[in-house]
Amino acid sequence: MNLLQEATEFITSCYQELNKTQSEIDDRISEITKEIQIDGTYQHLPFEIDYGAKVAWRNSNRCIGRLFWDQMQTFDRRHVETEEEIFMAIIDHMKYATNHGRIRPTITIFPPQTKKHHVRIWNHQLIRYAGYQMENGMIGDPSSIEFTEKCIELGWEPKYGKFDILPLVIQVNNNLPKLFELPQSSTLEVEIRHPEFEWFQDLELKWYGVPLISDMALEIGGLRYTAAPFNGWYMGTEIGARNLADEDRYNMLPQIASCMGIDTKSSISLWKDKALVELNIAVLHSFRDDGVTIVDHHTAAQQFKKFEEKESESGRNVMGNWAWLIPPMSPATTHIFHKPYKNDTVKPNYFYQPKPYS
Ligand code: HEM
Ligand SMILES: N/C(=N/c1cccc(CO[C@@H]2CCNC2)c1)c1cccs1
Repeated sequence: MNLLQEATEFITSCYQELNKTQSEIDDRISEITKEIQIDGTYQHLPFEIDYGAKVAWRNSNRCIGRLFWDQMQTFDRRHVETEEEIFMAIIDHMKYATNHGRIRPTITIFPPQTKKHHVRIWNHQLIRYAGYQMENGMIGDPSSIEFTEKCIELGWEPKYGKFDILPLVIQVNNNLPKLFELPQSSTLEVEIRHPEFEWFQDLELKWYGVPLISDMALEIGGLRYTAAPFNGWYMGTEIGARNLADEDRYNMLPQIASCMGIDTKSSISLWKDKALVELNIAVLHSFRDDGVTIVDHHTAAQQFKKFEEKESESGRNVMGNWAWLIPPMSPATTHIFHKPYKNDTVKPNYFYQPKPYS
């Protein structure tokens, strides 16, 4: 579909859902038609872009957190052009979203891609730990090794620590990207301890409180917002069952199992499962104890159930990606595991985009 067709489809569904009249739809579409004829593109009105960002979340088939799709704060930063202004807007977003631990789902929207404009944030997430490939092994987060090497190439000073927060890398048009260090005040972290095992804190594990995705493109009515960082809060398993558990991430299960005194030589002791449960208990306990919003995978699944019920009451089909929606821990203890989901792609939505660096 071309730009005008995408715009027409979006305005029609958006205005109908917002109970606007047919003449309002017709007037808006003829306005947009003129704009596209003159400029080759068009501009969303503030309420259109806010609605579009929320519905894009509602249409995210891989997301278990969609119950709250209509409760997100949208910061319209389409007037922001320079790397420095983008950096400042990102800091504002992080402070507002973090809110001392009472996390608020938030999105900041920078200018869309046009013939003249193209903004990219090179980071996968605004806060993430560096990874270093050394002669005798790896330090930090292995999934960050490639991006960390890019940052060093661009002049970043490596610290070779286990939890070094990476710089922001912001690119406007096809200029050289600019690097910015995040101030401590904008990067809340949680030290991981266990409610019963005193030794757990000696592992010196921590994680950042707010997940802020910065490499996906928000597509609304044919326009692509290639820099539109968004955050929610974490589901505990993301940290406890993947980031700190995967062998090609922080790979903590063997150490935790041996500290628990479990035989790790044979699988039949289910040592991995026992270590996994205690690591996830520790993550949930530490976030809650520090007053940082987090959801366990059982509560998240119940909330998703409520989302399904609300959507069918609104006459909409719920689309989902089953393999992503089931949690990586005890999946069959959730209703999601026991039912199929259609996985059609509906727009507006959030999409992967090509890596801005090679
Ligand atoms: C409010 C709390 C939220 C929770 C607990 C939550 C939870 C999750 C989880 C667990 C995943 C799977 C991630 C993975 O397996 O790596 C996910 C995916 C996703 N979420 Fe949510 N989410 C939340 C809010 C949001 C918001 C505010 C947006 C956007 C406005 C969003 C958009 C997405 C998208 C686009 C994906 C798929 C990412 C991909 O394909 O790589 N979510 N969510
Ligand atoms: N809890 C979250 N989890 C994620 C949501 C989207 C993407 C990701 C990270 O996805 C990576 C790519 C595939 N797994 C890791 C994590 C949120 C991040 C931003 C808003 S909610």
